Amino acid sequence: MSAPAGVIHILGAGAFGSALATTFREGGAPVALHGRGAAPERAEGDILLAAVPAGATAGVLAALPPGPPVPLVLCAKGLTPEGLALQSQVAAGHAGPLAALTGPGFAADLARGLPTALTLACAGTAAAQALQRRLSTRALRLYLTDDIIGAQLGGALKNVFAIACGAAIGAGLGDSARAALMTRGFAEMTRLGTALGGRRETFSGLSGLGDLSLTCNSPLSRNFALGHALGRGAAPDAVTQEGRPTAAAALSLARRGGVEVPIITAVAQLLSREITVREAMAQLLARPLTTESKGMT
Ligand SMILES: NC(=O)C1=CN([C@@H]2O[C@H](COP(=O)(O)OP(=O)(O)OC[C@H]3O[C@@H](n4cnc5c(N)ncnc54)[C@H](O)[C@@H]3O)[C@@H](O)[C@H]2O)C=CC1
Ligand SMILES: O=C(CO)COP(=O)(O)O
Repeated sequence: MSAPAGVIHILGAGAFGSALATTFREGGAPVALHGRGAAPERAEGDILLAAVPAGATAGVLAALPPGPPVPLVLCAKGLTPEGLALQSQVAAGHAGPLAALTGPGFAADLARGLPTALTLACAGTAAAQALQRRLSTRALRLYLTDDIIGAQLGGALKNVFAIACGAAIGAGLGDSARAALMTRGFAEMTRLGTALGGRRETFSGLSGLGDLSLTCNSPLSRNFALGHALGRGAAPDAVTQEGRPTAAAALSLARRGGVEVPIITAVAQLLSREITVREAMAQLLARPLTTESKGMT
């Protein structure tokens, strides 16, 4: 007789944590969903998922009682500004295998059992394959990569470009402007992401281009919706999303590495009220003329 599968503990009972809980339960797995302040005991064979906003992950992990070194799957898509930019850096002290779950998937779609494909980024092959089997369901198909840095960067940086696209649409600048921002945003994501250690091909996958396409094109994206509200004249501090701290953190990482990131710069300036949406677009259009391929490197 095979040993019973352990419990999937989900830290964070918000939209994404709750949707994942529904998905895994429908797949037949034992799931425990933990709201704010909970500190679950773990047993051998369990899996931990962190599904709180990126800025809350460190505190949630620090509050865990000691336990066996079970795998930890990081689900937040964002960079934190304290120098520990990536979630895997925030969780570096975790004793068990570390993975990131990222890619195009709205909580609302998952919760309805709609077909979704995501990236599971994890370093060790055996641990990665075991997690892939445990967390895949009939509706949720997980693809593996060992590029944990690139996968996390794609998921975080797309938030910034979703804000840019939302702002362009909200301000009535048109679908052509959105396509330009998406494509040049993809170039920027690849340029900064590879400079920070991600692999180029990762950014063409679900965690990069896939999530960029989803969130830049859908009002269901909260980052797109934030941008849209800005484009229609709302104050930038009216709403906070993962994209706001991520834009600031990405800009400082890019400056440190000497990487050109004009769209991230414009979004950071927009969020800190230095420029308006129309000024941001004028600034981007006024950049020195160049070749398309140069921007991809
Ligand atoms: N909503 C979506 O469609 C998706 C969200 N994500 C990512 O999942 C993460 C969580 O997003 P959502 O669930 O949508 O957000 P949410 O706002 O719906 O839920 C966040 C949860 O974290 C808890 N929380 C917040 N601060 C906390 C703290 N300091 N300590 C303990 N708990 C805290 C809240 O009480 C809430 O239950 C984000 O990084 C987001 O980018 C990823 C994929 C899809
Ligand atoms: O990451 C998401 C879907 O893949 C959700 O995007 P938002 O955080 O912008 O809502």
